[in-house]
Amino acid sequence: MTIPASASTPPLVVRTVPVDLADLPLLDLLPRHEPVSWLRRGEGLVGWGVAARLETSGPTRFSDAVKWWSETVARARVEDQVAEPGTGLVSFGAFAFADEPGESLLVIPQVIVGRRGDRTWLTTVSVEAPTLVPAPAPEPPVGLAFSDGARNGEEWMTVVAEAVRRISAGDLEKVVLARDLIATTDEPLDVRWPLHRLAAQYEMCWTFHVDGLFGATPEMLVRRERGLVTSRVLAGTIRRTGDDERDLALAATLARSSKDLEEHEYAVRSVADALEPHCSSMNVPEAPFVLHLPNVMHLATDVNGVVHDNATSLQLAESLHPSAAVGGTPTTDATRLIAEIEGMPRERYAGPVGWMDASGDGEWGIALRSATVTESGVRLFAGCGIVASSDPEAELAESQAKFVPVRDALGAG
Ligand SMILES: C=C(O[C@H]1C=CC=C(C(=O)O)[C@@H]1O)C(=O)O
Repeated sequence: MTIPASASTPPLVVRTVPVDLADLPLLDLLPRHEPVSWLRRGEGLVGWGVAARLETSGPTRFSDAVKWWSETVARARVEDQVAEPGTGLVSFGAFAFADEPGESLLVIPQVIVGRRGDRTWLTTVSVEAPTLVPAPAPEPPVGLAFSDGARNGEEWMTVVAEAVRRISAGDLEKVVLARDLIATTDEPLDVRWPLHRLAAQYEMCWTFHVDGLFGATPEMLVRRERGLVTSRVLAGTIRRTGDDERDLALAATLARSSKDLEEHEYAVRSVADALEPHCSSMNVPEAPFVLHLPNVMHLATDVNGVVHDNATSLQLAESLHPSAAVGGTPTTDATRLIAEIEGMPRERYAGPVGWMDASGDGEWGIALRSATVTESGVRLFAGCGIVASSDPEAELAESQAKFVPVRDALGAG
């Protein structure tokens, strides 16, 4: 359903008020029907219901969304008693990785509850304020079973080997190749089940759900807040063993690994180059730090800048997408190679997912450690950056480790 912001549709009536929910986790409020979420360490936004929605696709998907949003914002009647980033009119979005295939969307929920520090607020969009009480808890998936996606492990390794061959031949420098894994369930999945588990397990990540796309991403493509812009760039990975001492030694190995540092440098460069035209000053650290997650460790760099133009967070996300953390270097050669050899439609995997408010402030993560809800279950995704020195077997193991967050979150144990 697309509700255009035309003169004939009534303007949205938006009201944000402070609420006192004590320590009630925002996820506990989510009903089963039409939930959206963007949460990290208990803070962020949850919402439900649909006040308005735009669906779009193709090369103009970002500009279509930017236009629809500015028209919708211009016509809305807003009373905002909180005035923080994420209050007033807010939309959630998920964008396809490539021009095709895949639908992209912005959705404005009817009810949004947000939390930032010790402030909690309720936003209603053209509906009466609901009573905020915990929803019935979700049930685990029934009859969960996993099977290969478009390619099995062996086949995917041959694709990685082909990419290494092309890189060694000088066709390009880096490409990120992904694979999928299919989970089937006997009954439709209640997406709140994995969301609760991801939020509890992956506190460092942003736990999201928009229109059937869910996950816990460690990678912030762009956050814009009151003129400041931040991007958390990740590339370069090592699996954790579960033994703290060994993991510390592995973290040191990762920080010195020339293969991973090379892979990381491409990603940081692509982000810094894309942000530069929008920023009057920028800070790009010279060396990455190691981000520890429960399943893997990543080389990470936080790039910061001061925005000097009026680019909204979504326009910045468009400029940054696809970074070399999910595409490659040079971008056009890498995306062409992905389309040629990956053998799998990414749809919204590795695309921007997040939210934006009426001022254009917002947060857009990269939809990684993610999955999409299908009619019969779930499709999970994982990708790995390939450079000349990549080893297909090691990349396959890395992709398995990247499936772990969603795979485990689906389980009942
Ligand atoms: C493409 C993914 O991860 C990216 C982000 C961090 C580390 C990556 C890597 O080391 O290959 C990838 O660039 C994924 O999780 O599907």
